[in-house]
Amino acid sequence: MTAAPAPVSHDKASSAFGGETGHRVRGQLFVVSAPSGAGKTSLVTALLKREQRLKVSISHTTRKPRQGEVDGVHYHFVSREDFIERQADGAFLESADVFGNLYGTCSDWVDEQLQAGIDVILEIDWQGAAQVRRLRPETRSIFILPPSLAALESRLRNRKLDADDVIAKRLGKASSEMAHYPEYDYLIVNDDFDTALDALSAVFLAERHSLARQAPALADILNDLCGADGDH
Ligand SMILES: Nc1ncnc2c1ncn2[C@@H]1O[C@H](COP(=O)(O)OP(=O)(O)OP(=O)(O)O)[C@@H](O)[C@H]1O
Ligand SMILES: Nc1nc2c(ncn2[C@@H]2O[C@H](COP(=O)(O)O)[C@@H](O)[C@H]2O)c(=O)[nH]1
Repeated sequence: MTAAPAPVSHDKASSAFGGETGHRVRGQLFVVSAPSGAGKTSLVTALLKREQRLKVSISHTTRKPRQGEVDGVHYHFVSREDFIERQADGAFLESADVFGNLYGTCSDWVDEQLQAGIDVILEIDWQGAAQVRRLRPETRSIFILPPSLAALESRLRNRKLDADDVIAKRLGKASSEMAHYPEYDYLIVNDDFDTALDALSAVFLAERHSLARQAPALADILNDLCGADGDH
């Protein structure tokens, strides 16, 4: 994988990392996609519990809330008119029609977090991922696969949150969605949950600490430690 250097900030007044140098590295943007029911929300939620300075974006959607879903927590639930107005105003970094509902990521919120040095995960489908990759080539993307179609179906059914026709529609689209896996940087099979979580965590930490991302912001320190030309 070729790692494009991400934009960095040298704002010493409000360091994202604290410490004595006060150097701030801009947050890293991640995209996580998977067919419905593969377990991406479960994995991302578990990762958020492990890691500091990491947030997941709360999307806007025209989908009706499921039982237990809270406006502003799981999604910003909006009408189709409201969504289309926001879209026309350029509020979304990406948006897509998924299973007949509209979903979109709020651009300003994402940029505020990244600017503050917070890493951000977008849990979005492959159409949105393609848009984000085009606009933000420094994004790192991860595709989560279920171990089999049978496992995917049983997870959707056992979740008991969607009606049979909704489950059928989602399963019907799963194979064509999964065919987009080659567009992603990383592939994780969510068979055993803890193993998949460790893999997701490893990807996240490796990207957070990558040299390409950190070196420009740490140039002063690196020069001090290693010499200006870095030649030994
Ligand atoms: N490794 C796993 N083994 C067994 N069950 C799992 C595993 N991972 C997640 N699940 C379960 O599968 C169901 C679907 O998971 P989840 O809701 O996280 O999927 P999702 O990919 O976010 O789906 P959607 O896109 O529809 O929101 C949940 O009931 C979850 O507890
Ligand atoms: N392109 C986008 N896709 C999104 C966004 N938020 C969620 N999604 C994807 O929609 C499906 C269905 O989600 P569900 O909550 O209704 O089960 C799933 O693949 C999500 O990843 C978004 O903002 N943009």
